[in-house]
Amino acid sequence: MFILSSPSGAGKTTIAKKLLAQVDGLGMSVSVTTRPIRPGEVEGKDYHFVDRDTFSQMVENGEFLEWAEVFGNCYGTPKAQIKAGLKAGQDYLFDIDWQGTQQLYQRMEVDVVRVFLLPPSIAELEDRLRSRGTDSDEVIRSRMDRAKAEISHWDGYDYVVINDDIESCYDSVLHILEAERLRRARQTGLVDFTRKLMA
Ligand SMILES: Nc1nc2c(ncn2[C@@H]2O[C@H](COP(=O)(O)OP(=O)(O)O)[C@@H](O)[C@H]2O)c(=O)[nH]1
Ligand SMILES: Nc1ncnc2c1ncn2[C@@H]1O[C@H](COP(=O)(O)OP(=O)(O)O)[C@@H](O)[C@H]1O
Repeated sequence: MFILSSPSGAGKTTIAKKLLAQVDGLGMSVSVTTRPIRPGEVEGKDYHFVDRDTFSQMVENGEFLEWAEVFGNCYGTPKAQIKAGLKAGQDYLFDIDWQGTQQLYQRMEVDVVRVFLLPPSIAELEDRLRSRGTDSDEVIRSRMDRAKAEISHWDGYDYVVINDDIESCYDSVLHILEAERLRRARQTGLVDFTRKLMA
């Protein structure tokens, strides 16, 4: 469970899309949200877009592995798909906030890797939010107001990567994923493999 978090605009989605395009055996955890769809987003790919009543019903039915209210909208990780995929040996990429990260870590610590992306500066963060062109001035202002509060949770993560140049940021995140996959406890089949070597 490879988690990417950052203040809005710091580059999570960009890095996530590059990882999904280039890394084998990595699926995206597609969240459910009450946030309105943005230009260019696709239902079922970027998010499952639902209304608040549906979201509340899903919470009541215990359908989320974690959920949180972020920037006045609700976001949640559907449980069923993730549990089944993990059981089948699939790795998952999560783009979730610090609240969701805490919930997943408390529940599934050994399977969780937490990566926090930081912008090179607050000014650059705002420039990127504006250049993305997906949010109104009012939404950008409200997200910038919360950026410092989001950033304050950086010390709850295993890795911190400053997203200055996108290619070097991507390389760093990819190397973290590759190294975490090679941790002895995460590799399956080593006992048989080493037993054969030592036979
Ligand atoms: N806890 C939690 N946070 C989520 C989930 N999906 C997205 N988020 C977070 O909600 C925040 C807003 O996401 P979004 O509206 O896509 O804006 P963005 O950060 O500008 O891409 C970001 O911090 C996301 O990481 C989820 O399923 N659970
Ligand atoms: N290192 C970077 N340099 C310049 N622009 C970037 C960089 N990383 C991301 N961006 C741009 O900044 C905007 C926000 O990135 P995005 O991935 O949507 O952030 P998040 O998902 O964290 O909100 C996008 O337009 C993206 O193309």
